[in-house]
Amino acid sequence: MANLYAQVIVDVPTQQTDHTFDYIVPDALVQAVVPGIRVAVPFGRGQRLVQGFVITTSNTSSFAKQAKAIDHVLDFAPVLNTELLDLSRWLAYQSFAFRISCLQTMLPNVMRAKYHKIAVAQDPTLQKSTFFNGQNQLILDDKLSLATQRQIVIWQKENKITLKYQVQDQAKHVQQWFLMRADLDYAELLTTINTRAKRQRQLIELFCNPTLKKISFTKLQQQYHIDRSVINKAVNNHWFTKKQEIVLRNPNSEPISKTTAKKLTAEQDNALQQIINAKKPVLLEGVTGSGKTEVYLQTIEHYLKQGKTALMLVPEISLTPQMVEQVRGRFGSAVAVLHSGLSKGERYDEWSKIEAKQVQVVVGARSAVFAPLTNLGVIIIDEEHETSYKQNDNPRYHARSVALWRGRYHNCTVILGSATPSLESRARGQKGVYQLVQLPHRVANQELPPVEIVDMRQSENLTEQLELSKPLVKAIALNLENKEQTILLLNRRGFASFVLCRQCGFVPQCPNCDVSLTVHLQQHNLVCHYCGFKRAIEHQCRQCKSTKLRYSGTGTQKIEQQLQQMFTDAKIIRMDNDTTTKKGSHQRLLRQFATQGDILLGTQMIAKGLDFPNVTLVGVINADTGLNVNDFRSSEQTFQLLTQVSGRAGRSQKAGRVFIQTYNPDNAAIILAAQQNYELFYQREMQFRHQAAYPPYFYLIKVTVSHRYQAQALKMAYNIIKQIKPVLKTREQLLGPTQPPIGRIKQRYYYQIIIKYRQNEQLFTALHQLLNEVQSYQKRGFLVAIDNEAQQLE
Ligand SMILES: Nc1ncnc2c1ncn2[C@@H]1O[C@H](COP(=O)(O)OP(=O)(O)OP(=O)(O)O)[C@@H](O)[C@H]1O
Ligand SMILES: [Zn+2]
Ligand SMILES: [Zn+2]
Repeated sequence: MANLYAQVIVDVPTQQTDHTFDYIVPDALVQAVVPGIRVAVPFGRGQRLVQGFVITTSNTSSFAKQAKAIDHVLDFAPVLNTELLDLSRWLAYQSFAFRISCLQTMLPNVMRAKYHKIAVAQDPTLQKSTFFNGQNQLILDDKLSLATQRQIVIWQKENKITLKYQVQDQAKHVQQWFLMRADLDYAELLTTINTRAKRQRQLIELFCNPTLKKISFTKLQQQYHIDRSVINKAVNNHWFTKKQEIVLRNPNSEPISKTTAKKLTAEQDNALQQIINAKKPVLLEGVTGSGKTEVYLQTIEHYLKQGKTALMLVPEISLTPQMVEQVRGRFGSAVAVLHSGLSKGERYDEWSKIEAKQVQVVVGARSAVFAPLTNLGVIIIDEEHETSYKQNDNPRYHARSVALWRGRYHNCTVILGSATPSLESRARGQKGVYQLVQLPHRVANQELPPVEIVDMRQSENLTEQLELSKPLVKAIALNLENKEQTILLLNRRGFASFVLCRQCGFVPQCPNCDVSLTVHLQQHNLVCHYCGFKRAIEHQCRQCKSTKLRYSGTGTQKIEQQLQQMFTDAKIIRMDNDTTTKKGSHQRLLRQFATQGDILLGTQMIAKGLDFPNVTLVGVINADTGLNVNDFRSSEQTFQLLTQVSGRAGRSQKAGRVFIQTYNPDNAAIILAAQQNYELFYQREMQFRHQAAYPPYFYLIKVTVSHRYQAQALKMAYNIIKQIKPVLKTREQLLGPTQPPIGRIKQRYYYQIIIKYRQNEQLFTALHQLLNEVQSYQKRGFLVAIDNEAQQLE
């Protein structure tokens, strides 16, 4: 038999990013070793076993003499297809990451963590084999002989077995207590129970229905308000037995009402036609409430009819349950949903459905861009301007760029959609790199809501509660009277509540980082959001011992209380990080608001995508906080936020209106957002970006260096500059080293260098060289990060 070699990327991120190592494939594994599987191979001086991905195989090797043999295979079928293997190379190059971390990122978490590989016998005769020994499934460990590994691959190719991965995932299997029916005549029992023991009678009455075999404690408590003491007593009386059982959790278990395609408006139809005929990526710029979602859905439908698949990205999905419901409502079980709210096991289940081609539509947040869909017809990125599409940790990829790469690979339609496109995308639309498709009107031609700017510097506008102005309070009152709903936004970007001593001005600081500690009133402590440092709230100043402390800043809780005092009968729903930690809480709160709420008060998470027909008033409590952030995108982000949230008002029959409270009523981003004039904002902001040489005129790379000693960090930063500067072309710039606004985090000092470039291969080569040296720097206590397409410079 001819020799077979495998080219393997090993899990040792010290080597050159694109460097594969050749390994000999043992004869027994010739069928098993194919591109896209993981293998265990000996590596380095100690020849310890490390994990690797097989990228290619070949019959010859220029390293034949040194090559070691693959020890065993970790997968019996590819976990990454050829497209994703290809993508990993581009991704490593583009985002200055090691190839291995790109490959790992594409796999669901389960496959990076501890899991069992399980073989399930599909063929009854196989069950009787010595291997399965009468069982129908078997856990495969890593110590299988080569012959066994070979046998498994053959069985799999013959469809005699299927393989699955399983985590010990507590979130997936929940243990629940059940009350079990006993061998009793419950009707008779009921006659013996005192009529005053209401709950006990209720419990027994339930079991008078002979079909009820068991019922969970949770259900008894939540649905029937029968508590533990009643249950325990019943068990002690031997009326029932109790038993613990494992319940499988299904993330999509909630019933979804089926929807059908709406008749498109002329504008929507025109957009749809342009999209499916487009020869390049489409930027769908549609004002808030213009019905972009319906256009997405019908585009998806169009491609499904051709037997193709669709991928739709939305910003962190738990924030837009409405969107998920719409997609599932339209395409039902053809949809897989991937988001961070799922447990590892649930995520793997969704991923397997995609892999097995059981679903044709995937909806998900950022990392869903790697979903292993084949035969893609369309990729959609909703709210394409969202900075959360950029991953800030290794590999620092931008999902939009990855989507565009996949679009080219599949030669499929890509839609970037937004009411407020990023300047980058809009500029490309202008230049014809993307096809610009616009929806300038709302669906039923409703007006965009008029926006009033409330100047908070004018005392006549203020109420006793300093946060809420008279015009806004009046409008809320009127809305309550009319039984219409209100959304209030508390902008928390760049905003923290801290303790201030009114005597000496002292503000408690984190001992490890250069930041003030944030007040968490509910937990009674001060917290550092950068390193997690915590201590109890003090009631005396550390510096001057004064007790005159002010807890500055405005929290959602405080405003909720103020509102409740003013409007005692109003049903207020608060949505912020505190009220949405539990799984499914977003959905629950939004549903509550939809059915019975008067006021939805929340942070950024309520600004986008919500579509409630009865919302006629939107109030922005503090428009300014984001403006104080020292970043070239701060205007853009303020404009986007205000436009998006204003767009929640008056989306249906009733007209809407908006109040924006601000201390900067002359700020252009605020004024133009109030006019909902994207076009003018775009032009002005482009001028600024041009003058200051920012994106989209230049690309940005941010290099960050840190060390425990400030002087060391600074010295390294200068070193890097010395390496990079010579490769820059005219007009390209290098800024720094500067200390970021928070110069010290977790006892490490940070410096950053900003590189503004246009098109420069040499720069990429130089930075990849730097990346390869990073490992040796790390040994000396340095951390170096290279961030391409950095979204924030702070
Ligand atoms: N063709 C149509 N006929 C009737 N109603 C429609 C049609 N298209 C969309 N709608 C309705 O119009 C409303 C607004 O649509 P949608 O939420 O998709 O807007 P959008 O463009 O995504 O806005 P935003 O950017 O503000 O999220 C929704 O309630 C939707 O059901
Ligand atoms: Zn800290
Ligand atoms: Zn003091």
